[in-house]
Amino acid sequence: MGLNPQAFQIPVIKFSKGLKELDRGTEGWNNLCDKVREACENYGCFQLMFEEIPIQLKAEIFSVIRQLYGLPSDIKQKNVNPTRPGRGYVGRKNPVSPLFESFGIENASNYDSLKSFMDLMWPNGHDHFCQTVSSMMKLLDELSHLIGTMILDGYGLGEKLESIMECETLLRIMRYETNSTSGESVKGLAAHTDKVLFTFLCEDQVSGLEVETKNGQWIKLSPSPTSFIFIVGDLLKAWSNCRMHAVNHRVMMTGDKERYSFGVFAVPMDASNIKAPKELVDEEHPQVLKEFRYKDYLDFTYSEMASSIDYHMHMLSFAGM
Ligand SMILES: O=C(O)CCC(=O)C(=O)O
Ligand SMILES: [Fe+2]
Repeated sequence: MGLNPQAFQIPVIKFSKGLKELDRGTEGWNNLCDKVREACENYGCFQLMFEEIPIQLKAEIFSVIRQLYGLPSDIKQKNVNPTRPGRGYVGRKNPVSPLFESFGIENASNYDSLKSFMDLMWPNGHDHFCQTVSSMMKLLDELSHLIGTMILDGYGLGEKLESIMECETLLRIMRYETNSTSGESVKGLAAHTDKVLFTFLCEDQVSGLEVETKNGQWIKLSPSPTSFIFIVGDLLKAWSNCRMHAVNHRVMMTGDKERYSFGVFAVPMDASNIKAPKELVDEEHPQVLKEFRYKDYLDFTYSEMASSIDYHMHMLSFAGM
């Protein structure tokens, strides 16, 4: 039986320091760890509310994002990433996603990276840009650490492992033009899974993000203004011995308003080896993937060989037992 898209929603998880649920080892904490693990296994995503992130900060970040998109095209194009072009400025040139435009800032938790980006975009300076983005990155770093710990505790591994894997933060700032007429839906960003550990997504008022359920139904998300969407990426799926679900997602545009969003991606270090901890392999869950290096996987996904394989099968083709 199909799901009723109106009735179906992804889990909503609230992180509230005031409720002591964030005190590790308490009953509240353990319940929250279970909720996070189950959401990642069953849906590959959840809507999260983190009260520490003020709504004004969100408004400010989208205000500087609008200023960024207001810059002339020749300035925008200075945001180049020679090794990974998709992590620099992407103009609306891609025939697959002609409405999509994005900037990328690697290692965005580091103030100097933000400053280098700012120097390119605003040669006369724009400290407010750096300060605003940096404040958001600090809070999301805290949240990443918290959720990483919850996933470890959710599998009873918290005593054994310090973290899932070492990551850097990639910030991607996105804008979607719209050419939707009379309420029809047009593609903003093609369906994909994220080739990272996990992602936080945040949008500004205009919705459009959709996720695919395990039984193939596309669900339109309407996150509340204070929430973020947490997305399980390919590498968290691999680390968890495929117990977690790397959710397929896309952006569909309706209406006449452009959409702004940003994504904060936990990107493993190029040399990281991805391997499920032995505790996650047992009779019921035989080992699915061989150990592999993150950079080799990423290179594979860009290779000619991969272009002939459905992207859902990339991980299995590359590292399947
Ligand atoms: O704009 C969004 O909400 C989604 C962006 C996304 O999925 C991505 O950049 O990987
Ligand atoms: Fe994505």
